[in-house]
Amino acid sequence: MSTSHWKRIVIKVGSALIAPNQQGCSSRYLLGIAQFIATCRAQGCQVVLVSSGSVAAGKHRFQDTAEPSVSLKKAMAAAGQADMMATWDKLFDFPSAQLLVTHGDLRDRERYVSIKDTIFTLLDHGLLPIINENDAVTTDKLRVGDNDNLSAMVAAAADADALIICSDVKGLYTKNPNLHDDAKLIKQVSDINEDIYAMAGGATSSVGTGGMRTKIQAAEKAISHGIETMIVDGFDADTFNQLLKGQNPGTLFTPYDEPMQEHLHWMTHTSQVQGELIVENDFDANLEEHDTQLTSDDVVAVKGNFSVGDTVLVRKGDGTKLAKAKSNYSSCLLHFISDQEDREFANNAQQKTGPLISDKNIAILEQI
Ligand SMILES: Nc1ncnc2c1ncn2[C@@H]1O[C@H](COP(=O)(O)OP(=O)(O)O)[C@@H](O)[C@H]1O
Ligand SMILES: N[C@@H](CCC(=O)OP(=O)(O)O)C(=O)O
Repeated sequence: MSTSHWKRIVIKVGSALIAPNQQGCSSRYLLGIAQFIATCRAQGCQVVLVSSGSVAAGKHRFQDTAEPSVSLKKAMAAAGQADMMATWDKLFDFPSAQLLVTHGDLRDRERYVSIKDTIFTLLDHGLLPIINENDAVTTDKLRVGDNDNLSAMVAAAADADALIICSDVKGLYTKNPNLHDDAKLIKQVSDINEDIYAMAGGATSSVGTGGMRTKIQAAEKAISHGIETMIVDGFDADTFNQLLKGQNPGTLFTPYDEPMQEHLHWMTHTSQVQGELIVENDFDANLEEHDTQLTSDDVVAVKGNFSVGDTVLVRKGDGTKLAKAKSNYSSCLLHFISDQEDREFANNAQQKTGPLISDKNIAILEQI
């Protein structure tokens, strides 16, 4: 790894760094990160910042926050977001811009492309995009839920070379270092497998969301897009000196040699399944090559309510997942076609609408 080779990076900053004592924002730990961002920019590297901390920053404005309800958390986010932005803004001598998104935005291809466009336009004009989830408006159905996964989706959208996740620990340990004295830091991970997930626990601080588990999920998303990913200690100012020297101060996740294409990556990691097309257990066509041949006759059941253009999961009756794909049919139309006793009518209807799923919008899943 070498910072001088990066053209574009995403830096994610966790809540504990923004509001370390939960009495509003503090620039104590942000100064080193801000200097690192300024140095990267001076070296010609574009930077996107994904900043957590709106909830932690807004907490002190409310009473009875020990176990906040969802409504209270949303209100805290609304109260803390402006404070968090203002704290960052004071540390930069270049302009920044706020972008608040939800999973509802990212999984809709049109809005995703629009978000990409805004990020690139801001970068081209020398502004620093500062991105957070729009917590104040999200619901369970709409939220990403943690900024680790959000930062990986942003890194893919920004076509970044690296994703640096700044947390309150040095990196991934063999077990949670806050609970186990004998935990050992893992310097490099080249294969994210079940053993790696087994090491990663949840958050133990009162402000963090997701802990190490969501950071591993984020790393998996990012490296499959060819994005070098690091988890580093944002509390330690030396972290950023080491990064600038090309050293690895935490845990480095090495990217895939052959990254997924952008569209396929979005389909696999960002789009959300709205329904299912269930095929026979002995269905053995290669959907990638023969996707145009998937007809309503292959489909034994349609689950969920979806519209034309929504993402559907194609799976076998025994549960084997075959592909995520964009549906060219609504669930209503598919039910209507399969209910027709007159097969000629059904075939004509299908011939007019074309294949069930589109060959340009399909992600083949490992058979799980
Ligand atoms: N194997 C592990 N290695 C390191 N940290 C771990 C591990 N398992 C769980 N954790 C927890 O993950 C926390 C970091 O995640 P989180 O609290 O969500 O921070 P952030 O706000 O930076 O996202 C650590 O403070 C630690 O308590
Ligand atoms: N969007 C939330 C942060 C969610 C989150 O993932 O927090 P963290 O684990 O501290 O990165 C906020 O701004 O408070």
